[in-house]
Amino acid sequence: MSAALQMTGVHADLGGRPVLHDVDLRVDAGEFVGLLGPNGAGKTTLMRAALGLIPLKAGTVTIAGAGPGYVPQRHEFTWDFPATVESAVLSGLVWRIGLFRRPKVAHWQAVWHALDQVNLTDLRKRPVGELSGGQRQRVLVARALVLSPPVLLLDEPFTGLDMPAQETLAELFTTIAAERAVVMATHDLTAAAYTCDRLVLLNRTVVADGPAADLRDPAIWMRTFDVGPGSHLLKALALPVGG
Ligand SMILES: Nc1ncnc2c1ncn2[C@@H]1O[C@H](COP(=O)(O)OP(=O)(O)OP(=O)(O)O)[C@@H](O)[C@H]1O
Repeated sequence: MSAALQMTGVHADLGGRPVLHDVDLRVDAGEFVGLLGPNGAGKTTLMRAALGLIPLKAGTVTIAGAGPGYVPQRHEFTWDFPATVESAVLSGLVWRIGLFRRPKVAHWQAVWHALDQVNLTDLRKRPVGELSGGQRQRVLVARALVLSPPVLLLDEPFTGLDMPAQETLAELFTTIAAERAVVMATHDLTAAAYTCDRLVLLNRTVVADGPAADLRDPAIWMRTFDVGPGSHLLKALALPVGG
């Protein structure tokens, strides 16, 4: 089976400084992968490299089908405009429709299907500015799903959301990952350990990659997060401390 996303030997610099170093990552359809690492580890840069938004210094990125869907961090999106939920989702199709062309019935059908997948059909006529944080996150997911991408990239989707909203989203991502590849960058280590099929620990390069149950060695977490054996992080993950 060919991979939904394959990165091989990827090196990337930003502002003349190396950020990604020899990154290898393969994600198949049906996999929900958590991308974990400290601030500045290169998680967003890895996603931007996968999207073809930054030049690679070396290596290759291969994506199946029409390319990835991307859910940026919520604060990167403008929410104070009067657009409705359905027109915000339609904006995910702009490059396909053309900026000044009228959307066709098929485009609206794709929008409604995406809204149905994220359970926002009832709110489709509401202005996005009136939504809660969790509902806004689902609008962004629908906007990324509207092109039916084989790969969905999620950049810190849980930030600022309460537990019930996080759990609703985590369930949604698990459902989406049943037939697509989903890669989620997150600082929520426990949520990732519970919900993802596989964790990729990143600090400029891939330090470890596997199901949470196989990543029990505290050394790989200490290396990834630059912390010592007394760190709360190890206790929170219930890893053997002080070893
Ligand atoms: N446009 C840029 N020019 C120069 N350096 C940049 C640029 N964008 C990011 N960087 C640097 O690249 C490194 C990786 O950043 P990136 O945003 O990918 O990390 P991250 O793992 O997503 O971090 P966070 O968890 O804080 O979101 C950081 O050291 C950052 O300062």
